[in-house]
Amino acid sequence: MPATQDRPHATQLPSWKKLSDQQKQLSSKHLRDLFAADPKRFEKFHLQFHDLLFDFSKNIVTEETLTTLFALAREAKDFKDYEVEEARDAMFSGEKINTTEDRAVLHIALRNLTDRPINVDGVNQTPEVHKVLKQMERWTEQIRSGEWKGYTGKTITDVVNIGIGGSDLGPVMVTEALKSYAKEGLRVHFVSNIDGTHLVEAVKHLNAETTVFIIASKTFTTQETITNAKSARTWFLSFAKDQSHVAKHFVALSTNTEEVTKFGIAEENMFGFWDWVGGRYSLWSAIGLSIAVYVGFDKFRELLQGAHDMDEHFRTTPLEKNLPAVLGLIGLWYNNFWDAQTVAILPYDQYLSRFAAYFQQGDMESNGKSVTKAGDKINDFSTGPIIWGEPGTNGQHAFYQLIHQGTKLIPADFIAPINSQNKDLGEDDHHTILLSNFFAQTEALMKGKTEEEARAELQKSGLSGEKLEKLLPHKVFAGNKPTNSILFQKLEPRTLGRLIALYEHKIFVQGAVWNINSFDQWGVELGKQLAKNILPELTSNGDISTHDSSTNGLINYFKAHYHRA
Ligand SMILES: O=P(O)(O)OC[C@H]1O[C@H](O)[C@@H](O)[C@@H](O)[C@@H]1O
Repeated sequence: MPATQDRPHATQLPSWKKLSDQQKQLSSKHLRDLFAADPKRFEKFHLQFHDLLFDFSKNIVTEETLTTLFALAREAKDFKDYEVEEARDAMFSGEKINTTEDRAVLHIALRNLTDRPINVDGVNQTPEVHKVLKQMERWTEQIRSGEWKGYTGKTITDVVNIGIGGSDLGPVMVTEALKSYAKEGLRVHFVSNIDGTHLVEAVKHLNAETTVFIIASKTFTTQETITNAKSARTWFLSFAKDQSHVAKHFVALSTNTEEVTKFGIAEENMFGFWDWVGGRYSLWSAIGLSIAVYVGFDKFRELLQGAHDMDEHFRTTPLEKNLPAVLGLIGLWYNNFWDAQTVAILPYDQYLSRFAAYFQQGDMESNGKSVTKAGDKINDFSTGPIIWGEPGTNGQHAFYQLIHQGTKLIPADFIAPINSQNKDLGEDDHHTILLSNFFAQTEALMKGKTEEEARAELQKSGLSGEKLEKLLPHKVFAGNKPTNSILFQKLEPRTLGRLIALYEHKIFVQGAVWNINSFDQWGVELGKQLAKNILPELTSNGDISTHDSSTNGLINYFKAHYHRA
């Protein structure tokens, strides 16, 4: 049904009001009581999808809460009158749901390994997607087999991906996650920061004869990437001397053929993608070339397959049994009704050490918005959460103190493999120790420790009287801290694909209820514009007076002390 004006804000929906009332009732309850009242809580509040087990029973929710959250998702309409499931269908069918950029949102098409047509403006995109995958497969095999030679005829040993944001974070996260599948003798490196240090340190020990640079940039105009790419070319030519050798050592991943060829990379060494691939959703596209070359194309295909599994689940499953929908709506519950500002993502898997960092962009660039799709200012509810986290058990020895005993409510997602890739290390079984920490933390966060329990413990340790009373409040844990637990069999490419797509679609669900555009990112522009104005000022003569006194003061102090060479 076409509609021109914006819909009511989520806060005006009947279910929003109900959720607000339910929150008030639940705020006097403790998770411990919810568990005590219902021995079937785990059975009721978990879902399974292939090898993923998603336990959401340690959340401050009842069946009524969940029913109302699903109702909210069905009431929330965007300006096209789509509720969440319809908005999802619109994405899958290639509609231009990224309205401010007038683009379709089709990362799901990148992992559609079937022949199902997906049309944009009446043109089926599937054949083009498969064509680029073939090109990636060919190149990957040439590098891995040693068929592709450097300018002195040597086999390639090092691949450096130069990109930033979505053209960096996905490949960084996935190559780390799938490290155990890497080909021996082939290393990947990532350079993103414009800080010259990043490039210098990355190439320091590399041999130009055996190094290939992948220049990854959707737009091919990103200042950091193009500057780094130019300096990498200078570094390379300082050894190779001859410009014609660049062809064997530089390839590009981009949607912008003109800029790629202008840079000096031949079209045949370019791997294309399309404007309907958002940067933060692009690891499945040509941007994943460093992943494919590192773990092999078969494994890359399995990764895509895993994401496709989750796409199909998301597309066809009713909200009540739909993992991304449940994850998204529970997140929204804390974000909007419990004033939680953040979500901690805590993988108990060292291979997932960049998972939270990856979804910092994924979630915060997608849902860090404060106008609705129709441009209406949002001042009555909160949108995207702050995402952060580190792998367990490191986090336990760093910031968990605040989660346990601080004054903020921090919902957390605990993620772990049941089986480790690395076993038989010696006397102790690392993995059971790791997982015992996972289970203990989620239990401790839920249950806490009451004053009576703390008192009994202190007494047992021989403390009494004033000393005990003084220490007692510090030993109490309020508990009632919500967590999701996600267990999977093993960190295989297909599982990783499912896991990433789960979080991608979770972001979608929240954005749809809030009626915001999760697929543009205008917020990154202002800083870029100002940096462009400031750059010439840093090398001009004399003091600067065009800014506020702080910015002027900082620039002039910098100029007074800066030495370029
Ligand atoms: O791939 P590109 O075009 O270099 O963009 C890199 C990054 O630039 C900006 O920060 C944003 O638009 C990101 O979404 C994007 O991932």
